[in-house]
Amino acid sequence: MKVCVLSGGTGTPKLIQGLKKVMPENDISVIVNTAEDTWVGDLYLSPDIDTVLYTFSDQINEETWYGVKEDTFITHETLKKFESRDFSELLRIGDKDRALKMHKTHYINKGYPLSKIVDMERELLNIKANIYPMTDDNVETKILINENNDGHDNKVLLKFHNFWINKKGEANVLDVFYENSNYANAVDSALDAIENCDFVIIGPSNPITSIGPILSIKDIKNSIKDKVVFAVSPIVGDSAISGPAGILMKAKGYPVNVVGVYEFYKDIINTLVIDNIDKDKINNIDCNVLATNTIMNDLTDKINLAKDIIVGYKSLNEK
Ligand SMILES: C[C@H](OP(=O)(O)OP(=O)(O)OC[C@H]1O[C@@H](n2cnc3c(=O)[nH]c(N)nc32)[C@H](O)[C@@H]1O)C(=O)O
Ligand SMILES: O=c1nc2n(C[C@H](O)[C@H](O)[C@H](O)CO)c3cc(O)ccc3cc-2c(=O)[nH]1
Ligand SMILES: [Mg+2]
Repeated sequence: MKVCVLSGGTGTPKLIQGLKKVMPENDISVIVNTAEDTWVGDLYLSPDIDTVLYTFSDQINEETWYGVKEDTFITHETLKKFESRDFSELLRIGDKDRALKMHKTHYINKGYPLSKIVDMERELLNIKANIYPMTDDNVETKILINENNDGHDNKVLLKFHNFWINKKGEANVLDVFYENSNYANAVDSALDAIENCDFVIIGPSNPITSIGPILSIKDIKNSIKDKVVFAVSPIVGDSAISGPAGILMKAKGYPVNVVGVYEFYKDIINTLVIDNIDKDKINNIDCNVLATNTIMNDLTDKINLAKDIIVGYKSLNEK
């Protein structure tokens, strides 16, 4: 059985750790958000791709869900001493992590498509799963906020990292855009992975800034519409377990609960996977619902959630 997972950020990698324990890794394909890709000084960063690469190669830092576990930050700390107006390493990049980013930067500067570089790195890290960026084109998430200074509206468009790290996500968010996604082409091998899989899993990532950009690539969304799709809600009760998903869903007009997650995904999913805590909302969700423990605190939780989803898919077929 082959699954195709949509992933971004820090939530879905936890589920991937469960999936890779319950099925052959080479039957897992992951399509990853690249709308938070950015340049930090001369370094090209593809944060969500690197988190998936580190998750499959068992190197992921499980405190932050980015970077390499037990990494050192000697270069990052030293760079701070040389910081000048036109250079700042906003993101805290570890020394081992920097090597992978230098490798990407080298080939990006040689004009290689990101998908080719990611495939090279997948092999270098002995990863059996297939990992694809959503596109080789430049799509960028922008967050529109209102910096209401002394009573005057001041609308500002921020890059995600500026919103999330500089502003700590504390801003009056008016809207979220995926710049250039109308013109971006899907990676062909990602479309093949969708077509050839038995079903698609939308992982418990931020629907707006991690999954939304992937679905904004029209060929990806159209391909997924032909498949059985399970989506795992990243919202439990009335908030996200981590990150700005709640703030951003509210800004886009979705209630911050499993019904809001259903509303966001309703035109492409068959089954919404919700936490047992949200069983009382099942009647407001107009698709198949799988209620289970979706809070992944340890490997057993991750394995059980992965198993529940696979059993849930197989039972669909028995109906
Ligand atoms: C900064 C980052 O936030 P964000 O960019 O929103 O990252 P993600 O796209 O990965 O969103 C995190 C997303 O994941 C949800 N989450 C995390 N752990 C769990 C879990 O065990 N179960 C579950 N159902 N969802 C989970 C979380 O609520 C967020 O919405 C960041 O958060 O680091
Ligand atoms: O909130 C942060 N996220 C950091 N991230 C994570 C990333 O930028 C986003 O927070 C995730 O993409 C969540 O969507 C990094 C990712 C990398 O690949 C490398 C370094 C970082 C550093 C940070 C950081 O300092 N702070
Ligand atoms: Mg994210």
